Amino acid sequence: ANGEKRVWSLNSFDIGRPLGKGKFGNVYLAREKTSKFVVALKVLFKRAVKENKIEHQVTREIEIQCSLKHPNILRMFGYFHDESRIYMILEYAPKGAVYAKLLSSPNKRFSEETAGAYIGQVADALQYCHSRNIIHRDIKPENLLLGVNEEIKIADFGWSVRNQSDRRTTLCGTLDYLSPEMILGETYDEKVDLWSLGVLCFEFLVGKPPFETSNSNNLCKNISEGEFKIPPYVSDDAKDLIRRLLVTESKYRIALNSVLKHPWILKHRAGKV
Ligand SMILES: CS(=O)(=O)NCc1cccc(-c2cn3c(Cl)cnc3c(Nc3ccc(N4CCOCC4)cc3)n2)c1
Repeated sequence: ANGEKRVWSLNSFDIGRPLGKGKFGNVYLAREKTSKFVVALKVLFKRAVKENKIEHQVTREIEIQCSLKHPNILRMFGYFHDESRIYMILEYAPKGAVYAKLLSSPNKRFSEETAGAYIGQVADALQYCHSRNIIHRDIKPENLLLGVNEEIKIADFGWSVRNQSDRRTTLCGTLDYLSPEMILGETYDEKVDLWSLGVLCFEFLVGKPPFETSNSNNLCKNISEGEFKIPPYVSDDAKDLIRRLLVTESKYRIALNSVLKHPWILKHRAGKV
């Protein structure tokens, strides 16, 4: 009512099926009892948060995601906690996780049309974040969901930060998406998201990330040297954009507003104006 912050609790919701399992807790379908509004409820166990020393990450994820309002960023409507768990009230993404769709696609890769539309939407959302001095830092298929019209919803701002900062917490999960400057532990800025956008574009079109190798120390070497090969079936326009994003020297990476005007993106933008 009249905009003051509502105080939520678990009995405000009917809890539905689990949507997916996360590292620190699960995500459930839920419906707010009075409005019948369907949401996703992300539940984190306080013990797991403490044990992994990610309290600051969780508070930052909540603070940042509650403040962002963009069609390609998953909304967070609020949060609450009880003695053992933290609950995040999130927008429900009815078409599931992008990585699941990627795995179930023919040859485990997207068409140029699908990939182009998705990359354009991620670039739009990143431009919005960067204009608010927010770096996502963890753009990868696992953190992308799909809305009712198959539009991209960037989720999981657990790794996002406000403007420049050095990374304190050890990274978990895949290193495939890490930029050279992050791998080398140097200071970095929002251009790390441009590198990840390049890795994402490659993985959407090829079905695997560009620097993937069998053993991991080669992975870091390949990333810092920026050595990758793009298969011949990828269009010249897409190759051009990938090459302008996967530039090891961050200051030479193509800027987001140029990405949004790139021929390959313009060709596949839904509802070209
Ligand atoms: C392989 S998978 O896609 O089934 N599950 C992977 C997975 C892991 C962690 C979190 C989620 C997740 C989080 N969500 C948030 Cl946060 C909001 N909406 C969703 C959200 N929505 C969602 C919507 C539909 C489906 N279906 C669609 C029909 O086919 C089966 C999956 C799954 C998740 N999912 C999904």
